[in-house]
Amino acid sequence: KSWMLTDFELGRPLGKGKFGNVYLAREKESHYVVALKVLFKSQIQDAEIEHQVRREVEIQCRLRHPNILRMYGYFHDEKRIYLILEYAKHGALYHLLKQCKRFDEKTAASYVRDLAKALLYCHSKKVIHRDIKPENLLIGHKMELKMADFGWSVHSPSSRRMTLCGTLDYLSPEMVEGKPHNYAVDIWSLGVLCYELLVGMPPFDAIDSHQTYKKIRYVIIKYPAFISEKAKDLMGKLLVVNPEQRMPLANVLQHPWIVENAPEGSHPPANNSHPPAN
Ligand SMILES: O=C(Cc1cc(-c2ccc3c(-c4nc5ccccc5[nH]4)n[nH]c3c2)n[nH]1)Nc1cccc(F)c1
Repeated sequence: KSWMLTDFELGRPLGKGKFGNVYLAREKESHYVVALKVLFKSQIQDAEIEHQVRREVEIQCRLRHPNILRMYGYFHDEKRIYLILEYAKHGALYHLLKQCKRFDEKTAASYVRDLAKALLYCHSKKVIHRDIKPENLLIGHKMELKMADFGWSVHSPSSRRMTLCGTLDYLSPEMVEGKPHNYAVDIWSLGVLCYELLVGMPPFDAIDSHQTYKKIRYVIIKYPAFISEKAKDLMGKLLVVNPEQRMPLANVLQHPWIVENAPEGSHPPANNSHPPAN
């Protein structure tokens, strides 16, 4: 089936990106609700990222996993490329986190479990470095996490400290040192995400990027008193400088902190936005 713009009724913008915006849309025949991402060919050509967009489309169309945002298809007219993406009812994890400052252990563990599953699937398909950070993680109607690869697009308003290539907070030591990176960078980023969900800010946050670099390279982390021993144990096994020594994703799913806080099939309640009691 080849789609065209008139097959859809457009709704409100869901996010404004660098290369185009994402709109709520409904397919006229089935009334199926999607997120329609509009990319401008001129901007893609000027930025010489046609190959990247093509690669993204090929990868996204091949990936089928409950914790990875689906791409149903794409089409184009003379000025724009349209991506038909899955609509995530609760939006970006970044906004949910900002709303409630930090998550309780069960909520955080549920999102870490979902992301570990998505990454395990990506790695099995030889897909790495899916640019993990709360801005790129969406939440579906069952409060399940869905990884979307925004790659180059910046979602406004993003008050994140942006360097020229985006926030450094999630980069692994080997990446900040410009060394070749492999799938183990995703395991590092999983550790960074776990910390940010529990504390409300990333572990290597600093006043400027040089300080952040240093903290990343020497893994300088402070765990607040309210972080449990088991959570610290897991993060300590993910945030390891040597990529080979990071805990394999399969082991993450068996870690006591995950097993005890995010048993199979459990998801956060939809209205959950209350920080822990203390
Ligand atoms: O750009 C993206 C990923 C992407 C996903 C999205 C995106 C943004 C927002 C949403 C939403 C959504 N739901 C919301 C609910 C409340 C508030 C905001 C919401 N946004 N659902 N699905 C989305 C999808 N933007 N960009 N992939 C991409 C880019 C180029 C080529 C390619 F093959 C893929």
